[in-house]
Amino acid sequence: MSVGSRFQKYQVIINFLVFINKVIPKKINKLFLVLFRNIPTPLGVLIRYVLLKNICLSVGKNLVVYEGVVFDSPETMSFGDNVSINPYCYLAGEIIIGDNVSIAHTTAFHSYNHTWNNPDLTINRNPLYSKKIIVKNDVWFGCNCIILSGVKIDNRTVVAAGSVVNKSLKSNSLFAGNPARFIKSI
Ligand SMILES: CC(=O)SCCNC(=O)CCNC(=O)[C@H](O)C(C)(C)COP(=O)(O)OP(=O)(O)OC[C@H]1O[C@@H](n2cnc3c(N)ncnc32)[C@H](O)[C@@H]1OP(=O)(O)O
Repeated sequence: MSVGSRFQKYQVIINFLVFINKVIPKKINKLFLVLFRNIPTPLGVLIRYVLLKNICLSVGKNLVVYEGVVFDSPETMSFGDNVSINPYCYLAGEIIIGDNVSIAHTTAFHSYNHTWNNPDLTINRNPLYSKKIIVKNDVWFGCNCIILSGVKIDNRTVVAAGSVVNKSLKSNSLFAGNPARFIKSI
């Protein structure tokens, strides 16, 4: 049985755990998310689901987060239904993900960039800024992709393994490469 279908079977219990967990402040839940990051098995998936439900802007049904996934600022993220995030992905900043999105291993989303406008400061002392990443519905990211700030990825898109996405991607298409280029309609 897949983790997603087990989720459906135990939905009532899961909702109860989410409800109980609401008494714990967001900050503590964020700390727990780090502590429970590397727990494998469906138990780890369940713990991370309950924590993220109470940290993120919104989380739909069946968010499956495998071990080793790093969330930097999860309180600025939102996930739809049936989203899976495979091991060792990295998500940072303002990220809005729709329904039925599959993110394969070691893919990274970065909504932050450094500025370098103040020449009296080193680049790492110049402020960061964030531009929201938006992923619509029915999108598959192959492993080891990098998604950069401000891009919007439209419905039913495939992003091939190892792609670097620096511009928005249109729907019903396969994109691949660095930078990700249109390959074909799907
Ligand atoms: C949760 C999970 O998802 S776990 C599974 C994780 N799996 C992966 O990450 C694998 C991801 N798979 C890929 O990237 C595959 O290459 C796919 C699915 C995109 C291939 O799709 P296909 O429709 O078979 O495309 P096909 O292999 O015919 O390639 C079409 C063109 O795109 C290019 N292309 C395909 N994949 C890539 C890639 N990753 N990077 C660069 N170019 C690529 C091909 O070289 C080809 O170019 P050409 O026409 O100039 O020869």
